[in-house]
Amino acid sequence: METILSIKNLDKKFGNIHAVNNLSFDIKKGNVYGILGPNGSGKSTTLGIILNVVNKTSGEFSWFDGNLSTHQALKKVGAIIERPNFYPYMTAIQNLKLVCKIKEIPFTKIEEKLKTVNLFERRNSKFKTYSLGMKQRLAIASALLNDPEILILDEPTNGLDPQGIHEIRQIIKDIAANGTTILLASHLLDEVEKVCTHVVVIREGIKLYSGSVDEMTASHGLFELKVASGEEKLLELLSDFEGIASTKLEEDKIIATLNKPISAAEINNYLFDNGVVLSHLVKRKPSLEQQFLTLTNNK
Ligand SMILES: Nc1ncnc2c1ncn2[C@@H]1O[C@H](COP(=O)(O)OP(=O)(O)OP(=O)(O)O)[C@@H](O)[C@H]1O
Repeated sequence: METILSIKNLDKKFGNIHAVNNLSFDIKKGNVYGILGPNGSGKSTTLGIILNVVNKTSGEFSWFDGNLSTHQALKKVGAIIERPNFYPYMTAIQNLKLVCKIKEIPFTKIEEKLKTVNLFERRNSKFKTYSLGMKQRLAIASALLNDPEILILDEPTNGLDPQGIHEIRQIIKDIAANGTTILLASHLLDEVEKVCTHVVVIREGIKLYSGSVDEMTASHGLFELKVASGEEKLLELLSDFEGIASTKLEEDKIIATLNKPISAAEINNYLFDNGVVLSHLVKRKPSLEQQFLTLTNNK
């Protein structure tokens, strides 16, 4: 699979703040990557470095297998790393024409890109009349004008209402479905889980995990169990069962975390044979949030 971007041992220090600490990961064509980390973990700094607006302290990054200079490579990149800023008294079309002139690209793509972000109906409205979500969508249309190989977004849904968030996430998925590689930074676990195929988890500039979102969430999972009575016996039986790593009481349910695959039927039979009749049994995959917390707590 073609490599769009390769980052190796990237480091950035601002005085004594180690914003990016020996970070390495690759971006392959066609995937949707999330850089996930809490505020101040170095996401924006990393994006700034690869977009040549922040100087690295050390390490390497190379675009498109190093076949192009960074200047040339960035012509194939669409990025939104700041709040969208357009001329308020100009319409969407007028603003995008201006972007085309500056980037020396023909006007022919404007209509298609406005349709991609569901703004075609509002193409003749002035920018100042747009909602925040519409402004963000116009910024995405603008970043797509040159048909980039990769679209880079920093916190794409920040400040939007739930409807606006939903629209932006859907548009990102549509753009990815058309073959554009995407890299987005987010501090929102559910955003990455909903939108991305791959994730790089960072904290304090250090990579804690990189891989597919599916793999991260597909550890062996957990069971939720309830009994009408005899909770203590249930806990005791669970802790004796090989493959159950831990048990805890969460509200009125017992949560049993697995360290090997166990089916619901297997656990149900075992408990029944030992005199415990469950009133509730559900097998769950851990959410990315649980995985993320496990990862960050371990380090
Ligand atoms: N220009 C700068 N000068 C000094 N310190 C900076 C500068 N830019 C970022 N930092 C520091 O580097 C660290 C990483 O910041 P960065 O903005 O990359 O994190 P982030 O993960 O994008 O967080 P957020 O989501 O809050 O923007 C933080 O401690 C921040 O204060």
